[in-house]
Amino acid sequence: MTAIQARDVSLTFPTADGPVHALKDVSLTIERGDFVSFIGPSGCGKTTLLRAIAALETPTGGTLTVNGMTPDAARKARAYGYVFQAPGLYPWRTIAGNISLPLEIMGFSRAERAQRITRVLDLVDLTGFGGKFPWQLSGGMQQRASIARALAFDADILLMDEPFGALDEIVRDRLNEALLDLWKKTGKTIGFVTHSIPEAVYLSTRIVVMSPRPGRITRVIDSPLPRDRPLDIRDTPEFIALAQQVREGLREGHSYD
Ligand SMILES: Nc1ncnc2c1ncn2[C@@H]1O[C@H](COP(=O)(O)OP(=O)(O)OP(=O)(O)O)[C@@H](O)[C@H]1O
Repeated sequence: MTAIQARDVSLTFPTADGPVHALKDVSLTIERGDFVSFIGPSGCGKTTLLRAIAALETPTGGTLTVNGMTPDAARKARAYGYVFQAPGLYPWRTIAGNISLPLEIMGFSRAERAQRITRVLDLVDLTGFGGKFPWQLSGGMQQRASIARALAFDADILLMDEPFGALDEIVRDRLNEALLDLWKKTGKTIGFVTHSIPEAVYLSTRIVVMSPRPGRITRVIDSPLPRDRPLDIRDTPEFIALAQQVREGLREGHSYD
């Protein structure tokens, strides 16, 4: 069962300095329930690919389907939730109010909204914080609230653009564990952009290594790690070997001149 399929997807931005080939001939299949990380140096097109899947950019070549539909149809069918790098919560709304906003726009009843808010706050371990304002929460809690907001649509795909990039390592470790837990509980398909090799290896069932100029996929690594992953799996030889493969993939695709 395929969640996302890209076939020879290219995306070129016209700029004043000439065309920028953000993506070139990207082909990839993401099955339902996969946790796929996109890793690569700055400018390799990770965000552009995620945005194209979310119909926020339009490819200039190739085909892209999400749940068998065009990205635009999938967006209208609310096939995915999207988590941005910054939490982007409205400071004048409570956490529950922030989660509620898109549901209000979508026309959910007050009772349905309340039920969804309770469920997603529980999923991200923020039960009891719905009445707080964003500025009363730590950065990690704010990012969990933004994940709750994306989960409230109850879409089976979650797209996450470097959601933990701005957080310190201890908070990030905890959120990585929480995200894996959430993924196992919900069975969602997750597309996750990161710069961190350990984060990609710890979280993913597949790791997509990308390289810039033009942005393309250089390696797709299927993880042999079990789905149950305590944090100390990072000290095992299997984990270290996988991290080494990712590092080699990054090195292959990168010229340092
Ligand atoms: N709207 C745009 N107009 C012109 N060029 C763009 C636009 N968006 C992205 N690009 C260019 O496309 C390339 C890919 O950008 P993208 O943001 O997808 O990379 P990335 O791998 O996510 O980088 P980072 O890790 O720094 O976020 C870059 O060269 C970038 O400058």
